[in-house]
Amino acid sequence: MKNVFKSQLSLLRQKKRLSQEALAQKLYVSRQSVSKWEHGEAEPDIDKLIALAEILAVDLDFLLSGQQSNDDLIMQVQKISKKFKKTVLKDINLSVYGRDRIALLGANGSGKTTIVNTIVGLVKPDNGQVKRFFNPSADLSVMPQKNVLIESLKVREHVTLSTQIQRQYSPTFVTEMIKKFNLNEQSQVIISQLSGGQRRRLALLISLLKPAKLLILDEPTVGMDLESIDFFWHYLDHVGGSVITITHDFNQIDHYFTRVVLLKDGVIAKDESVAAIHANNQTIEQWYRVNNQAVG
Ligand SMILES: Nc1ncnc2c1ncn2[C@@H]1O[C@H](COP(=O)(O)OP(=O)(O)OP(=O)(O)O)[C@@H](O)[C@H]1O
Repeated sequence: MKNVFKSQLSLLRQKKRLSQEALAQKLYVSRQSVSKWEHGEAEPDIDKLIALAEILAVDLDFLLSGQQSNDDLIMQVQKISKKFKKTVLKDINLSVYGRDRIALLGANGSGKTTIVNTIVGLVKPDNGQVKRFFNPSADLSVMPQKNVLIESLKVREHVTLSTQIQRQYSPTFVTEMIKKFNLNEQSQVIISQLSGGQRRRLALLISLLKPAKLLILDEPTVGMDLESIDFFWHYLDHVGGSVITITHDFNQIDHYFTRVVLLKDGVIAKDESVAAIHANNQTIEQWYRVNNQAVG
């Protein structure tokens, strides 16, 4: 347990933005104790473990092993295959649990968007099935790779329309969201006149209007400036539910994700917890470089 636990603790503590000192105070232990746990030099007793799981808002199993239990399963991709001109996906299995933050990785053309489109229902698999333990029309939000914005609307009109469709409409909410996503100055601008980064921010805003059990984002930060990228990852950290994100933004995966899934040659070559990778003293980028070359 020790190896994964120590990284899992450090990862979850940082995600909660707690210092070692602040966590120690909550547990009535010294900062040194927390430091020792995170370095694998000591382990907390069971009472402290239970308290830790509560403070970090995770199951004990997840805290100890980085693995989630089947009770928490929200979706299962079962033996999915898909062929276009050539086979893109071969017998893919993927289980998604509540609170999962999955980074879906793989080279260009490895099939990441195809998996996501299969989950969403935009691509029909040749074989296999997707089992969703939630209501897709209410609990699934998607930000696709390609913009699906209505070009002739103004920004505020589009947000208003989307909130009305999703039964979330109130003028104050629309104003707040536009402000939060830093689109105030563009509120009355026609969408066809927005920059690429502004469009991505608007698409993201729309995908985050309703609380979803599963949020799927396909390369969300492409074309965004640094400030918007920081804003995005920070915002994502506060979203409830599970998240699957296709991203090449390696600097951020270490901080914001709990799981990485590597797609290679049509199969899931690796599916690992970020904590387990950190326990091996690897960053996700190092792990990706090794595995994307070596496996297959
Ligand atoms: N509708 C389609 N018709 C024909 N071929 C397709 C279709 N959609 C995807 N493909 C092919 O399937 C393969 C995987 O595409 P996909 O978009 O899933 O990859 P990806 O991993 O998301 O790539 P990228 O990182 O470049 O976005 C590619 O060779 C692509 O050309």
